[in-house]
Amino acid sequence: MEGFTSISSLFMKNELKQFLEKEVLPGTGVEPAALWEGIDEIVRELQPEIKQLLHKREELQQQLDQWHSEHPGVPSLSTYREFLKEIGYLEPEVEDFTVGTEKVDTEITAQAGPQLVVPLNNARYVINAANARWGSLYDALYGTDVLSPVEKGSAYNPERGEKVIAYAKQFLDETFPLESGSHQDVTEYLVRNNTLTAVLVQGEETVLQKEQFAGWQGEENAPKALLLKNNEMHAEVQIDRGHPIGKTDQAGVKDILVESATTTIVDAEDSVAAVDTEDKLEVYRNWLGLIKGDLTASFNKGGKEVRRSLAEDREYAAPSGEMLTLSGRSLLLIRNVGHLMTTEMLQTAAGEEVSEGIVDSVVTSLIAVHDVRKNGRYQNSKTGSIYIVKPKMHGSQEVALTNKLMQKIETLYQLPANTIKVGVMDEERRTSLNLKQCIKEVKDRIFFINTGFLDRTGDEIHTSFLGGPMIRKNEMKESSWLQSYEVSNVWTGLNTRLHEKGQIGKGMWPMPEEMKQMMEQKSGQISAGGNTAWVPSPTAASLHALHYHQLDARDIQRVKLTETAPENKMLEVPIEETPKWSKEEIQQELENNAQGILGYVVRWVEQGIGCSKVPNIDDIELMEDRATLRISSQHMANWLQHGIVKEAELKAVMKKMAKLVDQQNEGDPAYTPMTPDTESSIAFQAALELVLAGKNQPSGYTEPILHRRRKEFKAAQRTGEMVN
Ligand SMILES: CC(=O)SCCNC(=O)CCNC(=O)[C@H](O)C(C)(C)COP(=O)(O)OP(=O)(O)OC[C@H]1O[C@@H](n2cnc3c(N)ncnc32)[C@H](O)[C@@H]1OP(=O)(O)O
Ligand SMILES: O=CC(=O)O
Ligand SMILES: [Mg+2]
Repeated sequence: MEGFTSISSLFMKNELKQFLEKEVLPGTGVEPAALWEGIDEIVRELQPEIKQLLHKREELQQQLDQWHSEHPGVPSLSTYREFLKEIGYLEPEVEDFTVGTEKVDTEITAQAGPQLVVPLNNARYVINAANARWGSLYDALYGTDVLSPVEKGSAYNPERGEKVIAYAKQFLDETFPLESGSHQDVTEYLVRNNTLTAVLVQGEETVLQKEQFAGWQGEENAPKALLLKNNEMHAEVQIDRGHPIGKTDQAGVKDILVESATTTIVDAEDSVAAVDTEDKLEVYRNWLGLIKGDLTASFNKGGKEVRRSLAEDREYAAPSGEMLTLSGRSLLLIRNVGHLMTTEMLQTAAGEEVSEGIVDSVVTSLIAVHDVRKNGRYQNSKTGSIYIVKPKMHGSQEVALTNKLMQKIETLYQLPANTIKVGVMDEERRTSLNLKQCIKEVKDRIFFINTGFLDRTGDEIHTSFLGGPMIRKNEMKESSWLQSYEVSNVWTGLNTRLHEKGQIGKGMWPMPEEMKQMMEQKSGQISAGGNTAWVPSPTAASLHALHYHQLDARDIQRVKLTETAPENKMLEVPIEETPKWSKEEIQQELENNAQGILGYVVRWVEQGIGCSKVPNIDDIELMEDRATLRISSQHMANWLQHGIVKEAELKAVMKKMAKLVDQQNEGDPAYTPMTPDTESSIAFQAALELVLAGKNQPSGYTEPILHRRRKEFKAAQRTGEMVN
C-alpha cells in the first residue's frame, strides 16, 4: 500500500511509524519490533470485540425504535423497565464492592478543585492550560463580568481595580481570617516565629492561624509571597511595593494567585477536529511535548512576541524549617476517543481501518511511559501513573473492553498492572443506568467518573427518538431524568468509595463569558457531591477555585454517604406528550439550534477548529463542541421526525441562520461565507446532513459526518491549491 509500511500483519502510515520510531520510542525501553507485534496482537484480539459491541449498540437501538413505535409517548415505567431488562439494556445487579485503585496523585485523592479541559491540537492553549495550576485572581476578576460588565478598551480603570481588590481581600477575610481585624486594613505582612503576622492600620499586630500558613518567599521581614492553605487548596499573596498595583496598596499586595486547575484534561476527543494522520500527529506531538516538558508555542499577542513554555515548580520556605515545593503545573489527564471511529493511520491487509480508540490508547500511553520512566523535564504523575479518560462507553461490556485494552498495553510496555488509570465518562444512558456494573469492570484502575451531561443529553434524545417530540433544549437541565442522573452518579460513586481513591466529577460550564452566573451557580456542583467540575478556561478555573475554599467538598461527600438511596427517575423520558408550542416558540427553538450547529460546523469543517464560542439567539456566547452539536442536531432531527417542523421549513431556517452566521464571522479573513450558494458550501451541506440524516447516525453521534465532510473539504482545498 502506498504511503504505508507493513508492521507484522498490519499496515501503518509512514508518518506515524516514523513518529513512533524516531520521536516516541527512544527512552521508553520498548523496542520497535515488540511494539509492532504487540499492536498487531491487540488489534487481532480486540478489533472484532469492538465491532461486536458496536453491533450490539445498533441492535439495542433497533429494538428501542421498534418498542417506541409500538408504544408512542412517555413510556409506562414498569413495562418499559421490564422491556429494557429483557433486551439486556438494563444489566443484572452486581454485589457491593469498593474501588481499589492505588498510586493516585494527591491532586485527585486529596485535593478537590477545578478540572480544566483543553483541545490538545492547540499548543498555545495547551501550555496555558498546564500552567493554569496557578492563576491571578485580580486578572480573573478584572477581565470578566463577575463584579461589573466587561469593559473593552486598554487603559486601566482604577475604579474597577478597586472593586477587584476589595473582592479579593474579602475572599482573604472569609477564607483566611486574621485573629483580629481585616486584610483590608493590613499595612504590612511579615513572618515572625514562623507565623504570618499582619500589622494593621492602627499599628497593632495580629496573626493568621498556624494551620493556614504554608510558606513564604523572600525575607521574613519583607516577604515577597505568602502561601496560604485551606481545604487542601493554596493561595499566594504577592507583595511588591514597586509594582503599579502594589504601589497603590497599603500592604504592597500586587496580586493574589489562586491554585486553580488542579487537574487538566488535554482533549483528543470532542474539542478537536482530527480526521487524518496529519491532524492526529499534531495531537500526539503536543502530548509528547507536554510529557517531555519541552513543548513551546510562539505567537504574537497585542503586538508583542510571546514564547510560551511550561511553568516551573514553586518553592517556598515552610514554617517547619524545610523547603516546600509545589507543582507549577496542573496534573495532566488525557482524553482518548471512544470506541466508535476507525483511523486511516493503521489498516489491516484487507484495507480495513483499525479502531481509532485502540491507536489512541497505544500511542498516548506509550508517550506517557516517558513520564513513568522520569525522562521528562518535569514529572506529571508523582505516583508513576498514566491517566486516560475514556469517553462515550455504553454499558459495562464496553468498559470491560477498555480494561482489557489497558491490561494488554501494560503488558506490552512492561508496566506494573493498573499503571494506566481510567476515567469513565458517564455520558451515555446505558452507562448511567448500569454505572455500578461499569465501575466494577475497572474497579482497580478507575480514577474518576464524570457526568458529561452534554453527550448524555444527546444520547437521551437519540435513544427514545421515536417515542415522540422531545421537550425544548433549555428545559432539559431541569428535567427529572437529568437531575436523577446527576444524583445517582454521585450516589454510586460514593457507595463504591470512589471518592476515597478518585474524583466524582461534574460537567462543563459551557458559557465561557458568563462568569458572574458561574460564580452564582457552579458551587452547586460541590454541594451536590462533586469533588471536581469542568471549566472551559483558565480564568474560569481561577474563579471556580474559590468555591472549593467556600465549601469543603470532602466533608459534603462524607455527609452525603450517610443519605438513603435516591429514587431512580432516569427512565422518565423527556417527551412532550401534548406539545402546545406556539409558532414563535417553535421557530425560536429551531433557529437557536440551527445557529449553534452552523456556527460550530463551519469552523470544524473548513478550519479544523473542534471547539468554539458561538453566540446563541440571545447573543450569549456558548461553548460548542461535538457533544453540544450532538444535542442540537438530534433535537432538530427529532422534531422533524415528529412533524413539529417540515423538511422545507427546516431547510429555510438553516439558510436563514447560515446568513446570520456568515455575518457573525465577517471579521475572520479565513472564513468563506456559506451563503448565498449553500449548495456548494461543504460546511452548510454537512450541517444539513447532520439534521436530515440525524435519525440514522450511530447513537446520534456527529463524528462520521463531520470527519467525512472535513476530509472532503481538505481534498477540495488540495485540488484548488493544485489548480491555482
Ligand atoms: C462536552 C465536552 O466534551 S466539554 C469539553 C470540550 N470543551 C473544551 O475543551 C473547552 C475548552 N475551551 C476552549 O476551547 C476555549 O475556551 C473556547 C473555544 C470555548 C473559547 O476560546 P476562545 O474564543 O479562543 O477564547 P478567548 O478568546 O476568550 O480566550 C483565549 C485565551 O484564553 C486561553 N484559553 C481559553 N480556553 C482555554 C483552555 N481551555 N485552556 C487553556 N487556555 C485557554 C487561550 O490560551 C487564550 O489566551 P492566550 O491569548 O494568552 O493564549
Ligand atoms: O464530555 C462531556 C460532555 O458533557 O459530553
Ligand atoms: Mg462528552
